[in-house]
Amino acid sequence: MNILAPVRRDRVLAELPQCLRKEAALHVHKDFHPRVTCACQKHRTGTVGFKISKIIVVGDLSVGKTCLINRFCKDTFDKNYKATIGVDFEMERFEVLGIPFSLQLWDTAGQERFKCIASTYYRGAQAIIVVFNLNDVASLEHTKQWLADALKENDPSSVLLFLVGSKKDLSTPAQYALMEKDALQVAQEMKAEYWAVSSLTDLALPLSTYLLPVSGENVREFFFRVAALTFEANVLAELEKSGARRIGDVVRINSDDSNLYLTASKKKPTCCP
Ligand SMILES: Nc1nc2c(ncn2[C@@H]2O[C@H](COP(=O)(O)OP(=O)(O)OP(=O)(O)O)[C@@H](O)[C@H]2O)c(=O)[nH]1
Ligand SMILES: [Mg+2]
Repeated sequence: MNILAPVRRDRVLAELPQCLRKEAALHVHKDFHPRVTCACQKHRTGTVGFKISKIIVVGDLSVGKTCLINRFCKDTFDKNYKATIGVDFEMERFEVLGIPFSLQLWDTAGQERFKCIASTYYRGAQAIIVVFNLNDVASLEHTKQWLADALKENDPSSVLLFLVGSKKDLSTPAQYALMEKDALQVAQEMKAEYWAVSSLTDLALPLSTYLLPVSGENVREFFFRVAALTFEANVLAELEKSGARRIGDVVRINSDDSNLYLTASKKKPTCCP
C-alpha cells in the first residue's frame, strides 16, 4: 500500500456518479451538495479526518465480497473460492472534485468461524456494504443480521449503507427481476442504496464479431458512487465542525437528506463567502 502514489487517471471524479435505482438510493440529487463543490473549489475542506474513509464489506460466505473488491482494485477475477480468513484490506485512491481521497476497503470473512475476528474490525466505518448473492434468497435474508452486527460497532446516524446483489451474470433477466423486487424492499427497510453487480469478466460480443473483455458489470460505477457519497458526507461533516460554524453559517446534517439540500438551496448555492 502506498498512499502517496499519484491518483490513477481513471480514479478522478469531477461529477457525482448516479444511483442505480431511484427507489433505493441514498439520495437522487444530480450534483454534489453545493457547499461541498464550493469548499472544494476553495480548498476549504479541512485537513485531516475526511481524506480517508473506512468502508467495511460484510455478507454471507461465498457471496463474492473478495471478488468484488479484487475486480475493482486489481481488475482480476478468480473463479476458485478461497475463503477470506478474518479480514483483508485494500486502499484505493481517488481524486474527488480536485481533492485527494482514499477508500480503505475492509473485506471481511463470511464464514461463521471467522466472524468473531472479522467483527473486531467493524468499528469506525463511514460506510457499510452488505453483499448478497442475487441467486440465493437466503443470503438476502441474512443481510439484515449482517447489518445489525456491523451497526453495533458504528453510529447508525452517520454511516452510509449499501446493499449489493452479486453474481448478476448467473441470473436470467426473469430471475433477476424477481430477486430485485425483494432486494429493493430490503434496501428500503435498511435505508440502504441498492446495487446489482457482476465481478466476472465476460465476452461482451459473440465470437463472430469483436472480442471485447468486459470487466464485470456495475463494479466501477458502484465504487465510484461509494467514494463520491462518503466524500460528500465527510466534507459536509467537516464543514459543520469547522469553517461553517466560524462564519455563523451552520450546515445542518439531518438524517433526512432532502432537508440537507434544502438548507443549501435556501442559502443560495452560489459559493462560499
Ligand atoms: N459467476 C460469478 N461468480 C462469482 C462472482 N463473484 C464471485 N464469484 C465466485 O463466487 C465464489 C466466492 O467468491 P468470493 O469473492 O471468494 O466470496 P466471499 O464473499 O469473499 O467469501 P468469504 O471470504 O468466505 O466470505 C468464487 O468461486 C468466485 O469465483 C460473480 O460476479 N459471478
Ligand atoms: Mg472473501
